[in-house]
Amino acid sequence: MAMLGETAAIPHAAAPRTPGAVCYRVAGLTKTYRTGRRSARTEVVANDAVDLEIGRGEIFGLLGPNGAGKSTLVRQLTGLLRPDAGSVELLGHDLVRRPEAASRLVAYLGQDSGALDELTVALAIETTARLRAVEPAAARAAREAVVAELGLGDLAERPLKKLSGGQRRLACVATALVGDRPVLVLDEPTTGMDPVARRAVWAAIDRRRAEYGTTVLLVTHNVIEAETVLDRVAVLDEGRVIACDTPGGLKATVGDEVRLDLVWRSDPPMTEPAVAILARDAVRTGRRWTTRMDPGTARELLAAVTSGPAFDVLDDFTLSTPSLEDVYLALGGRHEGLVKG
Ligand SMILES: Nc1ncnc2c1ncn2[C@@H]1O[C@H](COP(=O)(O)OP(=O)(O)OP(=O)(O)O)[C@@H](O)[C@H]1O
Repeated sequence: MAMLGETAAIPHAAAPRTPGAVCYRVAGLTKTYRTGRRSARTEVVANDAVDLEIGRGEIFGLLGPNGAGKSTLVRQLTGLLRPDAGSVELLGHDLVRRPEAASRLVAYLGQDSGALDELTVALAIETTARLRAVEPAAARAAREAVVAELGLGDLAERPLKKLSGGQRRLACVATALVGDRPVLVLDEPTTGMDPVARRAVWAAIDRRRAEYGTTVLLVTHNVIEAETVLDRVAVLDEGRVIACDTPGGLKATVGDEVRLDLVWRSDPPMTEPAVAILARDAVRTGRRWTTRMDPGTARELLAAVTSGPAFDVLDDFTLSTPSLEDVYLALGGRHEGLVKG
């Protein structure tokens, strides 16, 4: 039985943070999209008076369901989208008045890779380094280093457009990492990647913060993995920040309940008292039953279903402490979870 699925273990280095030094200061940030003509005009408030402060050298996560306003927020924090109201200060620069300041300070990885698709992986990385004013010899050295760090050696001479989705994403992460920008803004960096690639990305992010004090703003749906590298997390819902704290601080808000997941091979015996209790309380998704309860009860029920006749039809089980996904649901999120379906 696989207890942790394919989740990759992530090293976590100590942060050489500058206490009190601010990287981003965001206040009252508001953005409304207006589409359609006058008679059929629709408005979507994508960001609604967002306040945030991100410290230098912090790895800061933005979590929230699809459409919560995460990409809209990071595009304003990288000077690519102008807010309707509010302020964004990046390392002392006013990004609303001078958005171009971001282009010297931030390496931004958006959700698309379009512009680089014609280049080989090696050329895309080296060209990006040169565009960031790295000298030719240093750009080649940086290319070699990041190719080795992310395990891209076999793909280096292939054009991005001929790679798989996960391989292309990994190459794009490599382009974000060259040039030693003090701020990395990464919008779902590990989308489509296999566990080995994801692990390499989380390690590379953590290493930059540890060695260079890089500030990292991370949008991700991969909450279980991401929470091991994140210092603090803001949870966004319908354009608003509904919580902001350390992963531990957020998880403390859901108390000490644990989550018990059971996956049945076929119908479990309802005559078993433990199965009957679980059947009453569980949220069912196909053959999976999920329940939350105090640790003592969870241990008793798990012991019962893993020893009696229920065990014959039990395919898999997981007992876990609250995750950031549980925090989101406890905060009143309207959606099934943070993980993209
Ligand atoms: N260019 C646009 N024009 C109109 N509406 C938009 C535009 N871009 C985003 N939206 C809307 O704004 C809201 C926030 O979108 P945004 O892409 O910021 O969410 P997100 O949290 O990044 O979502 P996802 O997790 O799916 O990437 C959504 O309702 C979306 O439909």
